[in-house]
Amino acid sequence: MSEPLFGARGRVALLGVPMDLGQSRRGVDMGPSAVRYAGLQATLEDLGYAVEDLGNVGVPLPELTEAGDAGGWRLRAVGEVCREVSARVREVAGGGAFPVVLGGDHSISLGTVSGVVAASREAGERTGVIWVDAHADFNTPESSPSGNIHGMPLATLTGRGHGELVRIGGEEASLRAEDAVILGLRSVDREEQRLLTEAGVHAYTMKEIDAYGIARVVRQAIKRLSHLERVHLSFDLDSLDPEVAPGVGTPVRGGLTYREAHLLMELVNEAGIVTSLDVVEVNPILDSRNATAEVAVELVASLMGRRILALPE
Ligand SMILES: NC(=[NH2+])NCCC[C@H](N)C(=O)O
Ligand SMILES: [Mn+2]
Ligand SMILES: [Mn+2]
Repeated sequence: MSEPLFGARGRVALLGVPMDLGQSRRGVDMGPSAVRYAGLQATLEDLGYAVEDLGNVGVPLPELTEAGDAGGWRLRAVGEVCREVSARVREVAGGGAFPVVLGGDHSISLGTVSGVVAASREAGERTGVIWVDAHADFNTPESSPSGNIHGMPLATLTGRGHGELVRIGGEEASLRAEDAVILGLRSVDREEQRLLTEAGVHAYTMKEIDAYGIARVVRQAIKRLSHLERVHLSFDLDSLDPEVAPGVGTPVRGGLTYREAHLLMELVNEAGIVTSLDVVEVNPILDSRNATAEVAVELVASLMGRRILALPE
């Protein structure tokens, strides 16, 4: 077999969303730059994809806007940015390319997921989500102890949350709770836990991963979503152990090891189910020499088909 032609594996569109408005630690707006700098585009091209970088979606600066109306302003701004992200992602997915969206804090997924869902509905298909995260991000404004929107996107996508944000993708909620699985969970707020259980989102916590091994857990998660035509993978870098990925705003001890995270990505790739991706919460200010962005790029490579043994036959 000869080397794949350029783009033989398909088309990938990169979109950056330098948004830090969903939480209060500064620096996560630099995530898209850090991941690009770590070589994402070249890595994907090396795997045989035709990659187009669509640049960044514009995000207002908190310094220039916040005066007077702190909370309400942020909420509206997150809504506006996510509507724009949603429209861009819908176009990309509708055109048959694989969207890779770079955050930004996890509130950007309101845009990414609603966009891929809109495209899949146009095609008469249903989308599920694999949410890889230390957190459930299933708070509502009432349940959240912090008020931070990045702790709410998964709940919001299932129709629970701020009125301004639940309808980003249109009239209906983007997701059914049973079409989402969480992997790597180890930090859930009290009320959030109740909401999550009531909604019926299936969460695989670190306990299951420790007890049964990442491979078994990932295969089960994949099986749960196998009735769906499309699957979005939302990858929060804080799912990894902070020793592997220190550059995140809300680190939690006891996370995925480097190899567990890779095996997760490799198994998901083998299953061939994922049709879109976002990579969120990379915060270069908190990072150590861009290590977290570099790990992010390596993990994307595993998800997109990099093999340890890949000599042409
Ligand atoms: N995407 C994240 N890193 N989310 C962290 C959320 C932390 C906490 N549960 C909160 O709601 O404030
Ligand atoms: Mn998250
Ligand atoms: Mn998280």
